[in-house]
Amino acid sequence: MCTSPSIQNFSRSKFKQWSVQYGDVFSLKVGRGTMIVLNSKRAVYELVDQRSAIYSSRPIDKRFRFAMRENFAFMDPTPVWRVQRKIAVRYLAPEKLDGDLDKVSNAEITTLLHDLLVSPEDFIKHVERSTASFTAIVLYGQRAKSNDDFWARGVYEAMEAIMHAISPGSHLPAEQFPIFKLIPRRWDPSHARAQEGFDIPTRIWTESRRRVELRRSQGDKRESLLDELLSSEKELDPAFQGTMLANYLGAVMQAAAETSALSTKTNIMFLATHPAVQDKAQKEIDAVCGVERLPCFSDFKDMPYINCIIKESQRIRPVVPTGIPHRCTQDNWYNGMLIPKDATIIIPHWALHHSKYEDAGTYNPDRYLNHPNLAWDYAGTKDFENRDHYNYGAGRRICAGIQLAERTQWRQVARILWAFRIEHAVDENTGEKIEIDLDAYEDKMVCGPAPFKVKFTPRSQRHVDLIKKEMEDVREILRAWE
Ligand code: HEM
Repeated sequence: MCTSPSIQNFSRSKFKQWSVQYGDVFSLKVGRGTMIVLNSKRAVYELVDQRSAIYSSRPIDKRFRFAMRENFAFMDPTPVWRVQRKIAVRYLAPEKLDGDLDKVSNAEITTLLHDLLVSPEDFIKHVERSTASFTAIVLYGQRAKSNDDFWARGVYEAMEAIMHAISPGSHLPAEQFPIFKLIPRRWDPSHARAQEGFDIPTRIWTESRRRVELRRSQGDKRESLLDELLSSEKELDPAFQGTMLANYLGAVMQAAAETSALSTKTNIMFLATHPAVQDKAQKEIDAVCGVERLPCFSDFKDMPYINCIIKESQRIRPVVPTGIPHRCTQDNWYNGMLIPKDATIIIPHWALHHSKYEDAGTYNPDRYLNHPNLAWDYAGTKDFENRDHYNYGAGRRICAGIQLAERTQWRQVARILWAFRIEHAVDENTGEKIEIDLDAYEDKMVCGPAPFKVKFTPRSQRHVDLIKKEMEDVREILRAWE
């Protein structure tokens, strides 16, 4: 047990360092609060998975809760949370995603490839547009034609306001050190940030709902989650009163779009710096698709290496490095250790992914050759030592969009690799290659690589021609969502 570290120190690698010093499961006293860190596959399984009835609440942090009060990802497991989560999980189930939505997702990724042909230097914007647009189709029945489009921009604006309000260091730990509560509001800018963390997303998601209602009032009803909820008058349910329906959809949109885009950026960054991995993946893709067609998710079993690439990027650079904290709601014992009621439970994704491998810092997708399934199949099973990674959390709060997230990343990586070689960008003036710093990551709760440059080179003219032809073919599919 170690006591009183600074709250600022809870970075990804600190948890690994402390676990070497204090053991895989250790507690931190932060003022009068207790934080339990579970840097152990067994402990995550035995506590968060198996005792999920008491390990599924979120920490009591008034500022955090104030900003996130209508976001079900941060609610305690109340009846409202249960209703909202159930609807999301049902709507994002594999049957739906592999049915009609499959061709829409492919169409958005074909658009991504086309954008990469036209302006490869803007690849980050293209990835962001593509993921936001597909998520907006699923949730709102609306797509983003460009980066400036409301349906692409909104989610990133909302996320920025939220990250400002809740990321480590954004507010004083008043729950742990009550003395901070005495600081007048006007001297503590975190109050205003928390207010904006609620107001800005609420404004964006209320406007989203207004736009969908306007479309529907003109007789254009579509297949989307919001369309379905509006048709079934879910609004009358206590889970959706006032601004809650708008913020519910917004919460899913926020959880979905940026996380998926950040993952793809990490994949691009590691692929650019590991040409041998591209060689291996492209050999596999070429054997299945040749230059006759683009990869589809139905190729999943025939292209196992793409899945390995995705798992390895999630292991080496998890999108939520310190996890989204849980809270346990009863005193309970674990291996002789009292875990007190209301302790914050940390599943330290980055530390878990970097503690158990001798070569944890080496990017090596081959380590997943014996993990041929999607992440969901390894989560929560008795065979916890064989779990692939913790990128999506654990227990009852495990990512509600895990099936969609896995499919989007698979399609994006498979199709990008089918089409392009990704290489270091070259400095126009010096002719030297521009180095990529694989450790330059943002310091936020949900984070991705700092801006970096790469070069996308189409693999052949036949690849270019097929992308252009497919783009023509999918325009009609996409127009239905504009
Ligand atoms: C690579 C992409 C993604 C990553 C890394 C990711 C990661 C996570 C993590 C770590 C959590 C918290 C789990 C916990 O508390 O233990 C979470 C929760 C959640 N995610 Fe994801 N996610 C991704 C994509 C998505 C997508 C595409 C959607 C929806 C379409 C989504 C919807 C949600 C929701 C609604 C929650 C809250 C669940 C709850 O609190 O009950 N996520 N995600």
